[in-house]
Amino acid sequence: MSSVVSDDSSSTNNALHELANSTPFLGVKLYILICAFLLILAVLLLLIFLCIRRNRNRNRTRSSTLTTKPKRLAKHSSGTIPLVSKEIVEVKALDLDLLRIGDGDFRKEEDAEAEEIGGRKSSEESDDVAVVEAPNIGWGRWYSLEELTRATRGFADENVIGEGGYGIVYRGVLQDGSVVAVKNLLNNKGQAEKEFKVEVEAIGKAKHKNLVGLVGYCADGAQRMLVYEYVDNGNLEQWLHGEVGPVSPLTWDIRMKIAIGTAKGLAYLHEGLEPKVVHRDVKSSNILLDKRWNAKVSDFGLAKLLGSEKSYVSTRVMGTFGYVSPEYASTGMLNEGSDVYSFGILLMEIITGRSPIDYSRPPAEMNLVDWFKGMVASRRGDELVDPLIEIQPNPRSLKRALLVCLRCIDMDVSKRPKMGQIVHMIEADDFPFRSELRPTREKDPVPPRAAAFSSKISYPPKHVESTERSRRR
Ligand SMILES: Nc1ncnc2c1ncn2[C@@H]1O[C@H](COP(=O)(O)OP(=O)(O)OP(=O)(O)O)[C@@H](O)[C@H]1O
Repeated sequence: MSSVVSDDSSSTNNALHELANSTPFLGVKLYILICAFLLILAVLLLLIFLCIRRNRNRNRTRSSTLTTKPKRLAKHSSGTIPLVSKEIVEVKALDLDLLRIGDGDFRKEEDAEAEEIGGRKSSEESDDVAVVEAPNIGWGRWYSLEELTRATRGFADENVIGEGGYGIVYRGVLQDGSVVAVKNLLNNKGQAEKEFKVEVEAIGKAKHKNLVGLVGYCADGAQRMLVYEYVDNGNLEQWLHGEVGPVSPLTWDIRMKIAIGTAKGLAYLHEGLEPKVVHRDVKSSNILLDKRWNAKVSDFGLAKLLGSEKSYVSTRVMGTFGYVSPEYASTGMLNEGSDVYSFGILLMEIITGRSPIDYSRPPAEMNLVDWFKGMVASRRGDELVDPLIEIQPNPRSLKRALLVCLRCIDMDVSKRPKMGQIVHMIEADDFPFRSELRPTREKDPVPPRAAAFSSKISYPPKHVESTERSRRR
């Protein structure tokens, strides 16, 4: 027994001795090496544990951002520094799904429109929706209400640029000195939210020199504001129909430059984006001009998105009296061809200086389309030119423009040219206009297409609401 005890104690002594021995590793004692190894292992395990915990937390935050961000925005838009970065980063796949307007979203929009007709939600309900949807924006900059209040000097009257159906537009100067236009959307029973969402979805990420750039937004409680690049030379309507004296500053060449710029902006919406954007409210007051007469298409509040798999979307008829295409007015079926029609009317307006509907004129001239076609048919195209244009256009250029007008308003929407083609048609020098403009028979003064048009359409389409009325309803 005692020999067993003495064996045990001697082996323990041996082990301790071994531990106390120096190792070949820098002469460090074995027990120190073991302790160091255990310490490193413990530290590694701790690090792995911390990493796992951090990742788990990050995932949790990411998935909750989609629903909590709106509240954050609303909370911090009172002017304090936002928790989230003001620069909204590139849209991630998840956000894109939420932004994309495909079939489902169209249905959602149509439902929303049906709701509007059948009885609107209370504004409180709409605001709730807004809180969930506003932050699914994947572009631009978020502005606090305080920032925009400062920029517009408290939304002062002297900074008002204009007022549309959806709100008042102010000129503002941001802290960095950049000039912007701030549209303060009327909180008209959820309409502000709708316009806000539509504009943001339609042009938030679109960038083109002939589209007014949307640089950011503000969402504070029920308040919605859109911040645009400032365009410093008024709108086309003011230049065409305002008091400009006996000679219009808009020469023929300037007018064609404006027409081409507008066509390029619309071509980008129709042909350069997926889903394509149908503007739905192409008209002279929505064409802004800079000091060099560059045209910038604005006001996307009525825009609709159209996926490539769809040839049209059916929707409630909206737009502005005189510009809405007949097929859309009568069926509610909308595609980019409707914008082409409106562009045709706009081009007529640019050429003639006349409004699409002008009740102050003799009955035969009240309707621009009818008067225009009659004049072309009777070969009096040169009399169509705005008398305020001092230097007459060269006949080739005029004929080209007249032909583009007629083609844009073709009754058959599929025969209307695409906006991209229109750009080339107006620009091209060798456009084959002669034979197409000439009436086919002497006896028949109205070109076949024009004749078909005038026999089928009655203007104004009775059930088309004017923008102002329909928007403010
Ligand atoms: N980015 C901008 N820069 C300069 N002026 C602007 C800008 N955006 C709008 N405006 C001016 O503000 C006015 C109101 O614009 P808004 O788009 O709200 O309405 P509208 O197009 O005139 O009318 P509606 O919306 O009823 O069709 C316009 O006359 C336009 O000249």
